[in-house]
Amino acid sequence: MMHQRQLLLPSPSECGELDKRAASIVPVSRLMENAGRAVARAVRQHAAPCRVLVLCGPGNNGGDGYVAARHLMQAGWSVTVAALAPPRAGGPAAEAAEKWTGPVVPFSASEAGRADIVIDAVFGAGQNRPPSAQIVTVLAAARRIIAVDMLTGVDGATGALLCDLPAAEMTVTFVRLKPGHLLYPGRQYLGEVICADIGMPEALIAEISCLTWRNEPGLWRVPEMTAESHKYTRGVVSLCAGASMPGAARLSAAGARASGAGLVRISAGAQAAAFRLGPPGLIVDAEPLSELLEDERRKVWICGPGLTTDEVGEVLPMLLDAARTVVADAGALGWAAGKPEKLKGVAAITPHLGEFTRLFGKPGSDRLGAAREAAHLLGTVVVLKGPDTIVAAPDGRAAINAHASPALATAGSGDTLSGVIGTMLAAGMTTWDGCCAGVWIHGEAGLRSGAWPIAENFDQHLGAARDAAIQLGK
Ligand SMILES: NC(=O)C1=CN([C@@H]2O[C@H](COP(=O)(O)OP(=O)(O)OC[C@H]3O[C@@H](n4cnc5c(N)ncnc54)[C@H](OP(=O)(O)O)[C@@H]3O)[C@@H](O)[C@H]2O)[C@@H](O)CC1
Ligand SMILES: Nc1ncnc2c1ncn2[C@@H]1O[C@H](COP(=O)(O)OP(=O)(O)O)[C@@H](O)[C@H]1O
Ligand SMILES: [K+]
Repeated sequence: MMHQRQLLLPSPSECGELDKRAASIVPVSRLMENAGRAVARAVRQHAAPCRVLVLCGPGNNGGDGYVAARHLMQAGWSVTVAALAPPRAGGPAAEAAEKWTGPVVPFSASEAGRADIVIDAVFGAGQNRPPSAQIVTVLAAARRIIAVDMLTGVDGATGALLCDLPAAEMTVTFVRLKPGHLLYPGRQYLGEVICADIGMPEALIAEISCLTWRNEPGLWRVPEMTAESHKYTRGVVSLCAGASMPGAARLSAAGARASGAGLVRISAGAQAAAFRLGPPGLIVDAEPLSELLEDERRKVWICGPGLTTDEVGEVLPMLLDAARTVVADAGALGWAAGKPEKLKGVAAITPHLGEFTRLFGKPGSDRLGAAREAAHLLGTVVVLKGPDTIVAAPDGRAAINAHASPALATAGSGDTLSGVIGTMLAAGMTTWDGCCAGVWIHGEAGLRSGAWPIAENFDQHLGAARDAAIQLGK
């Protein structure tokens, strides 16, 4: 099992905090030596010997570059170094630069174009503004790029692009991945991302004030089936269905059932006869919602898939008055467009980027920060869906999910997810844990679904996906 601490995603500034604390225990020069050696090792494993140019910036990222250059040269590679600016005098990077005895060439596009591989050690965690046009031109001339820690021009905190960029084919980072390694658009410019151990004491990592994690089993635990399980301990999930879009509610109900709910009931009102033609294991209620809410065992409700905004207006306030645990999606998010405070009291909202924008305005280049702010504003868990789904809690915690497949990008997939999350909450997980687990299990089902699945295909993989989450979380 991955320990929560192994899943931490410190931001560049949190890494700075870590470096400062570490300095009194392990000299930065030793960490830098380990980092540069790890880069050289990764490059040697990745490519056959060739002409390498190392682009070194003035900070410690550049320092890692000088060390990597030395180790590659010692391994017999043809290496040159180009310095953007001299390293800060007296620092560990200056020490590393002094140990470089090989050729130094101008920091130019023609030198970059001559090399078979360019190692980008211009800026890493200290990157605080867009790179100059000169840097962009030099990087653009490279045929193949391997980035040290982070590709110059990608914001390590947000994954935002700070300039036009060529893509790297590999990025070697240290200690832990950073949010920018998982968040788009930056992620698609980083190639394969490798995280090297450089001897940073684990006890120090536990002390940093980081509230961002990679979403993997170990961050949460999914309840198992036991010999004494019965349908109510596995959990009851209820949904509200509407008149015009029955498919969405059915997909959500199917997702809830397939991911292990003990009982799934759909409140269909006047549409009950039509829903009764559906799968026999789905219980369809025709009674008024007020009557259904008298059953206290029906705690968890999914509201929104398949509902118009008018229909949401009829049912969501009743669910909240009855203090139910509500997962609000689709129509419920449209109902609150521009007035997100209408959703106060729901447990979780699951917007895609368009729905998020209609609720809170454009998130800008920092979606992680925007999701956190929205969660804080509403006091609900926000699941901002996409290829890098972000789960943010009102207390500042956030998880980034990289465990997914573009196969999930098919209509109705989000409805399935709302059902899976409903099941996790009905099984007794906290809202944050249940949303994170639901997103991972949905991602795992997508990964297992083969080529070009449709939303209905995910259901047959959700049970195995939940089992995988249980086993990997042990
Ligand atoms: N985490 C770890 O455990 C370890 C980390 N290590 C390595 O250290 C790296 C972080 O090093 P770092 O703090 O010196 O920052 P780095 O990225 O080299 O930037 C240097 C300076 O450049 C400047 N600057 C920034 N952007 C600019 C721009 N666009 N255009 C022009 N200038 C710009 C800015 O200075 P300013 O000009 O603002 O004063 C900034 O301070 C990290 O990525 C990893 O590789 C390992 O060595 C050891 C263990
Ligand atoms: N490129 C992608 N890679 C991984 N997951 C994706 C990708 N695109 C979409 N998804 C996932 O697919 C689901 C789509 O949900 P949503 O946008 O609500 O679609 P719908 O409303 O059609 O059901 C979300 O869980 C999202 O995270
Ligand atoms: K870099």
